[in-house]
Amino acid sequence: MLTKVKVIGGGLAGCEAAWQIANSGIKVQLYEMRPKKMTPAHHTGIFAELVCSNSLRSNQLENAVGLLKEELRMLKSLIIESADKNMVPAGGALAVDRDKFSIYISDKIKSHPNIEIINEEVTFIPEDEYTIIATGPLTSDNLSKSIREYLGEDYLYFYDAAAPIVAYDSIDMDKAYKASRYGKGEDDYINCPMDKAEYENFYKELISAETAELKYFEKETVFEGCMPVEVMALRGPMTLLFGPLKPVGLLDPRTGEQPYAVVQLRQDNQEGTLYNIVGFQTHLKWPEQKRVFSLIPGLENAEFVRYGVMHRNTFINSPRILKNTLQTIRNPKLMFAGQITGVEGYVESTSSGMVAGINMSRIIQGKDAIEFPKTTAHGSLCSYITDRTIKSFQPMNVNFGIFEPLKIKYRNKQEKNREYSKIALEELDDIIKSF
Ligand SMILES: Cc1cc2nc3c(=O)[nH]c(=O)nc-3n(C[C@H](O)[C@H](O)[C@H](O)COP(=O)(O)OP(=O)(O)OC[C@H]3O[C@@H](n4cnc5c(N)ncnc54)[C@H](O)[C@@H]3O)c2cc1C
Repeated sequence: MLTKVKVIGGGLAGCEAAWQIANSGIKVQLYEMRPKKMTPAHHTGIFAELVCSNSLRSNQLENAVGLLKEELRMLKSLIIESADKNMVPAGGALAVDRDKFSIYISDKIKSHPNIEIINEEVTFIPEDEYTIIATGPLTSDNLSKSIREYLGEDYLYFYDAAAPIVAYDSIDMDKAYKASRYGKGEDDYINCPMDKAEYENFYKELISAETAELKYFEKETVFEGCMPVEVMALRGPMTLLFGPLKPVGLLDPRTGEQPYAVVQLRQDNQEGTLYNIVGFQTHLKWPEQKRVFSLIPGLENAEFVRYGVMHRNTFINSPRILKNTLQTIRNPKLMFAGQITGVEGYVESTSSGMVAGINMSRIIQGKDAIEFPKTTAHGSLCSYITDRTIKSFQPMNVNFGIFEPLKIKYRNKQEKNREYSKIALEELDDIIKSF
């Protein structure tokens, strides 16, 4: 009988995986539950819907996420092909017309002769079949339960949060100053100093501000590392001064003194036009975020490019469950890909779909699955995570340790980064030639 692969989830990872497998001549059944059953974040029944921003972030080789895109292009990614065809102007970033982007992918998937689309929710793991689970951070409850039972205690879930992002040129740099704590490294952070009265006023407004109504999927315990700033504040007036507003080691160059409290902002894009407010993941209503965070000296007229959000993030304990081929240790026919493995981001999810798709095709053709050790998707992906996110986002830890990071730096090391990128792309070229 002809071997078929089941790919569960028609998001970025699932579509990429299905495309790779189908192009190698193998039949794929792609299961997608939308629009019959929606997730709390998706709005359409279209494949590869972008649930939030329309930016796939930097398109430049000087940083890991740009390198990752180039790697995906070399591997003929459907997702990146669509992004390239449907791009909108966004400086050095690859931003897309979100509808055209998803429709292009849907059309390609639907018209592929080797892909059969099955529009239903999968509620259990098909153990004896070649299967890729790519159901994302909002995997349906039924399937989550089945995965948890299959994997036992290794399967976890928690809640994730994102801090607001403001435009750099809207920050009042007459009040804010650049510095790193204790002068370590370069002056990477923008610091907004507060005196005691300013802090007390901010604190009072923060703890009494209106929060957004919790959706049903957000009502359970908040993961400690992603605690909303307003929840942390409720622990007591001093708590923030030992947390996100800690002033130690951040002398104000204008006074030579340590402020009473300091809010830090970290560069959020390579161009340096966006900064996120460090540790300010929040569940406040958006107008309240603008009102309360504009009390921070230097942010009085800040333009909020993105407000803080909180959403569920379902993931598996990848280092204990997966090999770096993305096969499960327990069952080599079963793979996971996408954000459910603990990676986060459109491009990162796509890249793991790519790895899973290539490896699934190889296994079925009787070849060895490829360990993508240093280069390609997970090499640069992992370094990207390590450099930028691992410190602030605990979820990223789950993948750290599986894949050897390429030593690429996210910021301010452009020359060195170009060298690493060159090496990575050459190594990938060798891998592709050996396919
Ligand atoms: C609210 C929110 C906002 C985000 N914002 C951004 C952002 O701005 N930028 C960014 O880079 N990343 C963002 N992310 C992360 C981004 O969603 C992921 O990185 C990426 O979409 C994950 O791709 P994926 O293929 O793993 O999952 P998804 O794209 O979520 O795809 C999973 C698919 O599986 C389907 N599915 C789920 N369960 C089942 C089932 N049992 N049976 C059949 N189908 C099922 C879902 O309907 C969905 O279509 C955000 C995530 C969330 C939740």
